[in-house]
Amino acid sequence: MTGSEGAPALQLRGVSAGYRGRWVVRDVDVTVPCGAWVAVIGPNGAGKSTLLKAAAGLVDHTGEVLLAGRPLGAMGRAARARAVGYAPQTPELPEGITVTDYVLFGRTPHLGPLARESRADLEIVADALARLDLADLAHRPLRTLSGGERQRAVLARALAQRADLLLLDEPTTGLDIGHAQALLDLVDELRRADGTTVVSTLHDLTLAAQYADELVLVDRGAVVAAGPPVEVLTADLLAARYSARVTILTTPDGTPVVAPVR
Ligand SMILES: Nc1ncnc2c1ncn2[C@@H]1O[C@H](COP(=O)(O)OP(=O)(O)OP(=O)(O)O)[C@@H](O)[C@H]1O
Repeated sequence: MTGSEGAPALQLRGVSAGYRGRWVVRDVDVTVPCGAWVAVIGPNGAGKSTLLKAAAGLVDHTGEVLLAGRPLGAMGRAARARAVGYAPQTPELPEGITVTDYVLFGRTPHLGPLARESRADLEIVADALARLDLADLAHRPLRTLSGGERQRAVLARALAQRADLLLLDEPTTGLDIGHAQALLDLVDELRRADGTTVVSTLHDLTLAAQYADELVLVDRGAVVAAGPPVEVLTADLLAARYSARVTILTTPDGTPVVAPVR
């Protein structure tokens, strides 16, 4: 079943979310158009990860979460997993499996009743591994990977899901600058080639400005600013929300660069 024609990829309407009845995100409205990249930024503990988990249906929440116009609550587990690929910030990595097996989990929502992967599933997994520069590690036990390699394996699993909406929680944590750029370039390529919609949290505000069309600044569980990077990344706003001393530089193409000031 497809979503409503022309509906945004993701809509949060009056969403409050949290843990054991304590809301840590309150009354949030966010609309993400199809094919857009929205970066959720904000200080530690602001509620960024919780917001992503609410969009994936992984935490208690009230309000409306719509995926391509369809209420998340009305979708079964498999339909949800086909619609949303979620890469957590600190994933639980199972013991005793190879990188390939782990990335194959991304195909689980697509498997038929016999739950056997097809040649097409294996090709999709091989493609995700190759794109993330993991082909040489395909048969290594997952637990033996370095931090950055694991991070890429987690993204490979989300990519193998081939969902229309990717929710990426701090996808560049632990990656060196080259691998961080390669990973974000790859996500951007997917977005352009397949029309995938991306919502990511990102602590690196300069990278967020370079890759996202729109930034959503969350502080203490509420959206306090949203818009194009040039509008959100102002020294005053960052001082107020992060208690940070920064100056905003601009690259020749007009993208803001957030530079800390001692
Ligand atoms: N599983 C949980 N149980 C209870 N409280 C939680 C849980 N996960 C997060 N919290 C609390 O919810 C609040 C928001 O956390 P969240 O992880 O969403 O913030 P964040 O903006 O992603 O932070 P960071 O930038 O540090 O990753 C914090 O106060 C945190 O302690």
